[in-house]
Amino acid sequence: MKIAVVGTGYVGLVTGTCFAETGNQVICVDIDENKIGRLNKGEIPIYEPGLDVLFDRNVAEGRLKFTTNLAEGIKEAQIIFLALPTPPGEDGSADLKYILKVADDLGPLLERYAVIVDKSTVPVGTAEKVRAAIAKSAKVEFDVVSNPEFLREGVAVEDFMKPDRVVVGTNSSKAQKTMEKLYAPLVRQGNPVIFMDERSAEMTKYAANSFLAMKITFMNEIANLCERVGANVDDIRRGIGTDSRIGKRFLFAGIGYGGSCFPKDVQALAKTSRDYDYDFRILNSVMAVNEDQKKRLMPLVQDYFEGELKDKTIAVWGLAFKPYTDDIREAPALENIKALLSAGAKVTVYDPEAMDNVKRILGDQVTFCHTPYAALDDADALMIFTEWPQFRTPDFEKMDKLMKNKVVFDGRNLYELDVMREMGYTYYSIGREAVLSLDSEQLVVSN
Ligand SMILES: NC(=O)c1ccc[n+]([C@@H]2O[C@H](COP(=O)([O-])OP(=O)(O)OC[C@H]3O[C@@H](n4cnc5c(N)ncnc54)[C@H](O)[C@@H]3O)[C@@H](O)[C@H]2O)c1
Ligand SMILES: O=c1ccn([C@@H]2O[C@H](COP(=O)(O)OP(=O)(O)O[C@H]3O[C@H](CO)[C@@H](O)[C@H](O)[C@H]3O)[C@@H](O)[C@H]2O)c(=O)[nH]1
Repeated sequence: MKIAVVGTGYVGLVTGTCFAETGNQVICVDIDENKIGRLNKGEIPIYEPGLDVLFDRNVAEGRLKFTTNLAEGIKEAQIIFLALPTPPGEDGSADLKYILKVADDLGPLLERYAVIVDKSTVPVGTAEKVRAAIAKSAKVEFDVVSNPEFLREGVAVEDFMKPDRVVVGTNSSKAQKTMEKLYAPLVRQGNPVIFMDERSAEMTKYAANSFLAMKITFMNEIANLCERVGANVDDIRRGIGTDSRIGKRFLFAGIGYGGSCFPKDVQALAKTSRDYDYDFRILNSVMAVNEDQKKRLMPLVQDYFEGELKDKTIAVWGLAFKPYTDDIREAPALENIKALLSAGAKVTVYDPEAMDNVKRILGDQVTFCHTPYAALDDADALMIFTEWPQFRTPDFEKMDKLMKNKVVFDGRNLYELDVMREMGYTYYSIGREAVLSLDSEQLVVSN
C-alpha cells in the first residue's frame, strides 16, 4: 500500500520504517528541514536500537522516502498517518494545534479517498475535530480513524513489529478493511487487531498509560512504606508479581516515572475528567506521588552531607529517562541535577547516549565525562538515575580508588544490599531498608 506519515519524530519514524519493512511504499513528511535533510543523507536523528538495520534496508530498496512537502508526500497515499506532537498545554490538556493545522492543510490537498489515521495520543473527540477540519475544504471522500500507538522507546521496533495488540477506532467498514490489510503482517503472531469506536480507541491509550503509571506509583508508595516498616520492596515485587492477576512487569520501584508519555498523558486524562465534571481521584494522587518520588533521594544526600553540599562533587550515572534511549524528556536526573547545582554542588555526569541532549540544556554547568569512571574521579558521592546495563556490574574496586567517599545514592535499586555492605559502601536505595530515624521530610536509611 502507499502510505504517508506526517510527523517524523519518534513515532513517525518507527511507524514509517516498520510499514516499509512490511512491503509498503512509505513517504515520511516533516516540517523540520534539518531532520529531513539528515534522513535523506541516511542519518537517523534518534537513538533507537534495531531501527538502523530496517531503515537502511528500506531506504536502499526505495520503499522509504522523506520530504518536507506535504502535498508531495500525501499525493498518492491510501493511508495518511498523523504522528504529530501533542504536548501538554498550561492546563494539562493535550495541545492539538499541530494535528489540527495539518488537518486544515490536508483538506484541499486530498485528490482521492484516503484513510487519515490519528497515531498521536489524543483526547476523546479528536477524530471528530480532525474530520471536521478536513471536511471544511476536502472535495473527495475520506475517513478518519484512531489508531493509538503503544510502543516503548528503547524497544520500539520490537513493540511495533510484534504488538501485544493493535487498537483501531472506526465506524467505517471501508476504513476497517484498509487497516486490517495494513496490519495483517504484524499480527500473524496471534495478537489481535481490536476494532472499536473511535472515542473508545482514544480513551484506551490514556487508560493504558495511566494504568501503568499508577502501577509504578503504587510500588513507589509500597517502597516508601517499606522504609518505615523495615521491609524490602524487591521481595514484595517478587511476592506479588508472581500472581498472574498482578503480573511481573512495571512493578519496579524507583526514582519516579518520566519520559515523553506517562507524565503528559496522566495529566491529560485528569484534564479530560475535569472537563466532564468527573474528579478522577486516583490520577491526582498518581501525579502528586510521582512528583515527590522524583525528589526522593535529595533529602538523603542533604542529610548525609549535613546540609553542606557546597563544593562537594557529586557524580551522576544516567541522564536518559530510561535505558536504551537518548530521550531526556521529564527525566528525573535533570530535576535532581538542578537541585544539586542550586545547593552549590559540582556535578560530573555520564550517560552512554543522552549527554548531547543534556548539553543543550545545561551547557557547561556540569562536567560531561566519557566513561562512568571518569565521572567518579574525586567524587564525594555517586547518584544513579538510569539503569543502563553497564552500571549493573561496575568495577567496585576501581570505583573505590577513584571516589573520595564510598557513598552511593541509587534511584534504580541496582545493587545487592549485603554485597554493598560487605564492600564497605554506604548505600542508599529505594524501599529496601528500615529507617533508623524518621523525620517525615528527612529520612535517614540504615546501611
Ligand atoms: N515517543 C513515544 O514513545 C510515543 C509512543 C506512543 C505514542 N506517542 C505519541 O505520538 C505522538 C508523537 O510523539 P513523538 O514522540 O513521535 O513526537 P516528536 O516530538 O518526537 O515528533 C513529532 C514530529 O512532528 C513534526 N511536526 C510538527 N508539526 C508538523 C507539521 N505541521 N508537519 C509535519 N511535521 C510536523 C516535528 O517536527 C517532529 O519531528 C505524541 O502524541 C505522543 O504522545 C509517543
Ligand atoms: O517498573 C517500572 C517500569 C517503568 N518505570 C519508569 O516509567 C517510565 C516509562 O517507562 P516505559 O513505559 O518503559 O517507557 P515509554 O517509552 O515512556 O513508554 C510508555 O509510553 C509510551 C508513549 O505513550 C507508550 O506507547 C508505552 O506503551 C508506555 O510504556 C520510565 O521513566 C521508567 O523508568 C518504572 O519506574 N518502573
